[in-house]
Amino acid sequence: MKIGVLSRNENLYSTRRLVEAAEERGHEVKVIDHLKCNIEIEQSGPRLYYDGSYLEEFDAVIPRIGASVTFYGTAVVRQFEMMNVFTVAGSRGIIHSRDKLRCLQVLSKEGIGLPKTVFTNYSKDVKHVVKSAGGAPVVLKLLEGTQGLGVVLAENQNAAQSVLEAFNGLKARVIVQEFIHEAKGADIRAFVVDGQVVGAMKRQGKEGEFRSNLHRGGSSVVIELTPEEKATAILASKAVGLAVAGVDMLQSERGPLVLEVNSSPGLQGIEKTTGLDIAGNIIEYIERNVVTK
Ligand SMILES: Nc1ncnc2c1ncn2[C@@H]1O[C@H](COP(=O)(O)OP(=O)(O)OP(=O)(O)O)[C@@H](O)[C@H]1O
Ligand SMILES: [Mg+2]
Ligand SMILES: [Mg+2]
Repeated sequence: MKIGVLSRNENLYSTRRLVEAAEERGHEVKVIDHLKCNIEIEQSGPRLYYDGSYLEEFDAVIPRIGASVTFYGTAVVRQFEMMNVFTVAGSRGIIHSRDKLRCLQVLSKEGIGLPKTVFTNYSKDVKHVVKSAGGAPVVLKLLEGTQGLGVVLAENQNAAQSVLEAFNGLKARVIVQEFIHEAKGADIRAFVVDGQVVGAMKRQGKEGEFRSNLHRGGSSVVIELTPEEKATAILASKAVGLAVAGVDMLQSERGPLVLEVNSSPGLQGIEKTTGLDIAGNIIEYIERNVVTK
């Protein structure tokens, strides 16, 4: 099979592992920098021009699209879709996952557990917004933040008001969310491939930090998920339309609550924590779905 990994940097752990896992299974792999692809559209069919020639005869692509290049990255993924190339993450799924508000809207329609979340365009009524989100403390989040940046805990009404005003002044869009204190600064990352949880870890924020992101100094351990947690992660990935996804959940008194579904989940944290070959699972998912000519 001929597989393309859409990645801006072939030295990244996730990119290297996907290339390695594909080669181990006898496939031809090429790392393609999606930002260097030209999209060509005409009556005779869609094409992609890259590095001096046209991309041809790819059976599948694995998009690893960074949050800062969602627009161009998903346009390239869509072009591959138009060229009938199998993609591990569809352009629609990536777009759904990128914006926390859109993602939570899609999840709530399926009745999936979530921290109560409020979004407003009318920021003068902070009192009501905070009350609707369960009262202070509340969590404020930039819609397109990652790695825990742009996620703030407002301990009281006044703090919530000043943070909202600051974000609004910067024309940044934020959601206001119920703070789940029982999570105790930890969350669960469930890695879903093809309707199954293939690996899971619990991440704990460093001392005095409510955000558990590894990039913010958190640490991770392997965790055995409950059947309810597994079912929630699988349902969330389906709702968003992603066969491969990193689903982040909080453990709460009312069961697992989904925070977000990531479409290009990092492999380093999950593989190093669990010792599992997650990259191999992704390649095998492609093998099950692509009939080579
Ligand atoms: N409502 C909440 N209640 C308690 N803790 C929360 C809440 N929302 C987020 N957190 C904590 O903050 C962390 C970062 O939040 P979130 O995952 O929404 O942001 P992110 O920046 O998109 O992270 P990622 O890099 O995983 O995409 C979570 O992993 C969790 O530990
Ligand atoms: Mg995220
Ligand atoms: Mg997260």
